Amino acid sequence: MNAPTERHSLPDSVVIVLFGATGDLAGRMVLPAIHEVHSRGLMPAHWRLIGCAADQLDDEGFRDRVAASLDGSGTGRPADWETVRSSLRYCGGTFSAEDPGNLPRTLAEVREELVAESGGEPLVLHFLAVPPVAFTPIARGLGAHGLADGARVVFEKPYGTSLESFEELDAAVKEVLDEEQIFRIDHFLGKEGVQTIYVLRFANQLFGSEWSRASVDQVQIDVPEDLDVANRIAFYEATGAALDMIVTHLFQVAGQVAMEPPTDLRDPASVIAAREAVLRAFRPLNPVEDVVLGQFEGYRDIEGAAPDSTQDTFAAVRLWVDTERWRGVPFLLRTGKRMARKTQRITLVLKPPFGPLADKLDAPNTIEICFSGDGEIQLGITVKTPGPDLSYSSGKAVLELDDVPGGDPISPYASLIHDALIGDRSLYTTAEGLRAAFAAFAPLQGPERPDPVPYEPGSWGPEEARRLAAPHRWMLGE
Ligand SMILES: NC(=O)C1=CN([C@@H]2O[C@H](COP(=O)(O)OP(=O)(O)OC[C@H]3O[C@@H](n4cnc5c(N)ncnc54)[C@H](OP(=O)(O)O)[C@@H]3O)[C@@H](O)[C@H]2O)C=CC1
Ligand SMILES: O=C1O[C@H](COP(=O)(O)O)[C@@H](O)[C@H](O)[C@H]1O
Repeated sequence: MNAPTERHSLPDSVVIVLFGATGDLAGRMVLPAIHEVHSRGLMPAHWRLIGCAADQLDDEGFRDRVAASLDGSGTGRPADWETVRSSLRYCGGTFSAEDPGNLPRTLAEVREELVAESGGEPLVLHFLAVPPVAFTPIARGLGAHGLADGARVVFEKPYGTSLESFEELDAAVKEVLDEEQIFRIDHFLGKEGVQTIYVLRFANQLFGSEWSRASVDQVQIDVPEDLDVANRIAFYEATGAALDMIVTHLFQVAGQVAMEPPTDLRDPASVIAAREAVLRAFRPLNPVEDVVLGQFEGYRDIEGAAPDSTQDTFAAVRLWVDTERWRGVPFLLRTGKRMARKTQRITLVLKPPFGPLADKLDAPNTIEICFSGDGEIQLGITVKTPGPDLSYSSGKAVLELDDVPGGDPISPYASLIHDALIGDRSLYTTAEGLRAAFAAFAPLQGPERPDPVPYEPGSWGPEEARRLAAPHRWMLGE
């Protein structure tokens, strides 16, 4: 999240049109994030939110639902709830190119109110928290009814499920919107721990000087989850772990780790260019040598799963980044459901030292960035074991980001929504970047895709994945 700059500043007023306002994502993530942006004073002075979905609710019915979502999400309602409540409107029914329903009228009314309050035209931010099949019809509807002009549009993931479907979707969306109007969300890029990578690296010679193949043996980006998939089985049967997590989230995190220094961290174009350049350097995956897929035992017994399903619930891949900085350094990405624990961590495993202690140490030095929750930096170092003898102990030096003086961690969705409000796309994926990510992932969607290996629920996944991390091991566990 960048601070507003001259080029990126908060508008005086905004209308957020939330498509999919009655859905799970809207209730659990988007509405609480809008509350957070508002409560932190990061919203424009004058704002309204129009919820859209098929259900025929009136404004009061929608306001009650938002209250219930906020209560249920743990954030509670904002201190000025009665004012916020009156900023919420609802527009039920259909919306498409053929049938605009009530949205143009509702939006015109709200616009008029905001012009009267603030004296200027409001920004219109459409947020598409809807299934991907609705992206194109809604985009076409926005175009057909004149609701796209000057607007910004946030698209949820997945924005495409293959290189081909991505190209098809993007071409349809671009008939209506320019790239600068499109905000493709990947909430991993909004996490505090992921955003801190730049600063850790570029503000500290200690890290910046080590950030290359000269010092790094391998990079691990590890996102095990203990979650089940029973409540999302239809989505999971259609998607699987690799497509759900690797191509979208973990490739983008790898891009943040591997990019060359942007010329200006406050200039989104320069940050985006650096990330896109490194994504283009991702070598297409080799499914035979560099990928292990897994499926937890019992998955096929879940109601809704095919009895012979070959869907993956675990994926470990070895990615090669063909830049001079990272030549020969494997980027190991791992994720899965029903694994031993839930955490999210980047580990740079450093080469062993030269000199008298070469070959004498049990554990490599590590630079670790934990990006779950508020984020944490850990350094794996070796010291003399305190005592009379000369022996060595490995330990961790830890900095929790919420302990940083003046720090007040922001949630990923709130951070990204604020960026969309100020027009900063640095932490949003671009067409060029996603195209490169899908191209690198494509071999895993072809005939060489390996069959998933069974693994025990509560474990670290199939043992086969160990070979990818050799000569080291998966640092979180295996
Ligand atoms: N839930 C989550 O944790 C996450 C979800 N996402 C993404 O967010 C998006 C929404 O997911 P989620 O909220 O879980 O889904 P839900 O099924 O819970 O909600 C979908 C919402 O979209 C509306 N909707 C459904 N079909 C259409 C359509 N064809 N046209 C217009 N509106 C439609 C629904 O209302 P109605 O049908 O009544 O109009 C509902 O309000 C998806 O793209 C998903 O991949 C991403 C990350 C996490
Ligand atoms: O997008 C997704 O992300 C979640 C993990 O999100 P987080 O907020 O816990 O970091 C993942 O469980 C889900 O499968 C995926 O669709």
